[in-house]
Amino acid sequence: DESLGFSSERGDKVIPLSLYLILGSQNCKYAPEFVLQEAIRGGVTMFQFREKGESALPYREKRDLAKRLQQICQNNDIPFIVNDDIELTRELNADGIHIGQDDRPLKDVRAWFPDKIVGVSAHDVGEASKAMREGADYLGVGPMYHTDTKPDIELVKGPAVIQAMRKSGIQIPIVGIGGITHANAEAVLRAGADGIAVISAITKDQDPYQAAQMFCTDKTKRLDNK
Ligand SMILES: Nc1nc(C(F)(F)F)ncc1COP(=O)(O)OP(=O)(O)O
Ligand SMILES: [Mg+2]
Repeated sequence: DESLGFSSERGDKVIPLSLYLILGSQNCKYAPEFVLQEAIRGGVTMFQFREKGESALPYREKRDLAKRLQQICQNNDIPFIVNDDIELTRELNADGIHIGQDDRPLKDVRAWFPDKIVGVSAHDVGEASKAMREGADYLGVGPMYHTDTKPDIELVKGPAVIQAMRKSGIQIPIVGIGGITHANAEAVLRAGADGIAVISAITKDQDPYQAAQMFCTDKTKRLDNK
């Protein structure tokens, strides 16, 4: 969405994937608004609203929470992405949507949202190249490590799957996801990811500002001695 400056001069979108926070009310130790605000202050560059699972809020509360979180993102010029939910994406005019292999097909989603950021989950090279061919703006690749956040996770792949994707010519932005912590984030970036997506490492921390900040300082430290 040009008005928010995500399009580079070449006209394609600039997608700030380096520290991508994902959360819903069910992931948070404190109020989601507080966690998001603090995590942005700590260096989060992109946000996905993911309200999912048996304790997920009913639609009206989900929408109202999404609006409050979207406002925080807009105040900080951070892209606001919705997980799965086509209707919510449209109702809020979100900056983008993230879909998995079992959600609506990318072709349909792209037809509905030609100018929004559309992210796709990919677990292997085949899924990644199909999504790239069909016009995904970025790939969420994982699970990198074991996670308790998503009960229906696929087999843990490790960062090597990102290396394989890069080797096979996947050029579009990739963010690693799944059990990423301060201790194991480096391997994901070294494998060729443009950023890391986190839920619990920030939402379950007693200091979300500190938790976000540690990912950023770690990263810059690593880039210095790369
Ligand atoms: N939500 C996600 N966000 C990302 C992102 F790239 F944004 F980091 N990557 C992967 C997923 C997982 O997406 P999906 O496989 O549909 O499962 P769920 O809908 O339960 O999240
Ligand atoms: Mg999904």
